Amino acid sequence: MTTELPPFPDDLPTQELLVVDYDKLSQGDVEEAEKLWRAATEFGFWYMKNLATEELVDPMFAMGQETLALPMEEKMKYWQGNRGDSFGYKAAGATFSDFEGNTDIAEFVNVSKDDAFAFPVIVHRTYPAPVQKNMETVVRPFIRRCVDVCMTMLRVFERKLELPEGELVKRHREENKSICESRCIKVPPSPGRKATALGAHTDFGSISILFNKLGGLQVLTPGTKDDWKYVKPIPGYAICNIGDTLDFLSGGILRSSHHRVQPPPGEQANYERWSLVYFFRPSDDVEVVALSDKSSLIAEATKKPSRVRVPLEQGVTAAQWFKIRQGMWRTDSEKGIQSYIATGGKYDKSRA
Ligand SMILES: O=C(O)CCC(=O)C(=O)O
Ligand SMILES: [Fe+2]
Repeated sequence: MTTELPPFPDDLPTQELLVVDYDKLSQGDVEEAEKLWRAATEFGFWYMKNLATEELVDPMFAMGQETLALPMEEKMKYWQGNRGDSFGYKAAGATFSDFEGNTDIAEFVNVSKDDAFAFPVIVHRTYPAPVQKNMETVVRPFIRRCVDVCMTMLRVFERKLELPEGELVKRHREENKSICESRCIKVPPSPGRKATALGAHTDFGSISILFNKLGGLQVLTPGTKDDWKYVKPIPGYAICNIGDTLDFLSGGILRSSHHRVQPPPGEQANYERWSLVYFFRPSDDVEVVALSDKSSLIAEATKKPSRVRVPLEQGVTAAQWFKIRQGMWRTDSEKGIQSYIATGGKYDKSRA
């Protein structure tokens, strides 16, 4: 990743986001925790600095590049399948990217936290050779760091939501099976392309941590239908956001915001776009409901009409929720484009 990349154009409107300093947050700094809370409840997106060093991130990109450069036939041996599973390889075109039926142009390789931590023991599956080879030296340390960072944030949310100590933590224990995973994403150079690279969606899990170098990520201004703004990548900063399951558990106090990936802007469109995400999700068997009986703050929040969630069936678990969400935008899902149109790539149509 040493190629000199053109800068993000300076004449494009971008979304300002708060910057949380992880060094301060992890030392218990009260002001930093307040900033995180504000960011997570008002917008659901924020920058985080001092989160991970280049030594942790760059080898993940190198591993992703080596993996996605393999012949298609080899990559397809690790296909994530069409039954709502995520780990393994996702080819471009598996999801809808707009309501006209265009499809995404993003390839991924997803590696399970459970597999990375247990390696060489297989918990879920095996991966292409470049992943296996780097599992202990590259993937595991990256995921280790991301899990620790997410746990620190989760404890802040738990306290601010006035939940009894451990209520969120016990739903995200690393030793329990989950769909937590790292994802390395490649979008090919797309000069002149207007169509979306990865369609509008909310993230399915609790917290996502994103590293990217080129622009293209856009967030929807809350309360609007189509005010999409770029989030400018800042060297050394990660971009974090809240996903659906934390939104549900918190009764909508924490915001899972709608985002998408457009081709990189300006000169940047001539380059491959690489991004890396860690998805922090609840353990598979956690019930995804507002924790109203554990916090009066959450109970109150669920009464506000503007915060009403699409009612989940009682007893829907995090693993089931993931499959439901996958089905909402996969081209091979039973309902096809109808489900993407009906949901707009998010779980709650009533909330922009
Ligand atoms: O590549 C990006 O900037 C964002 C990717 C993303 O939103 C996702 O994989 O859920
Ligand atoms: Fe996302």
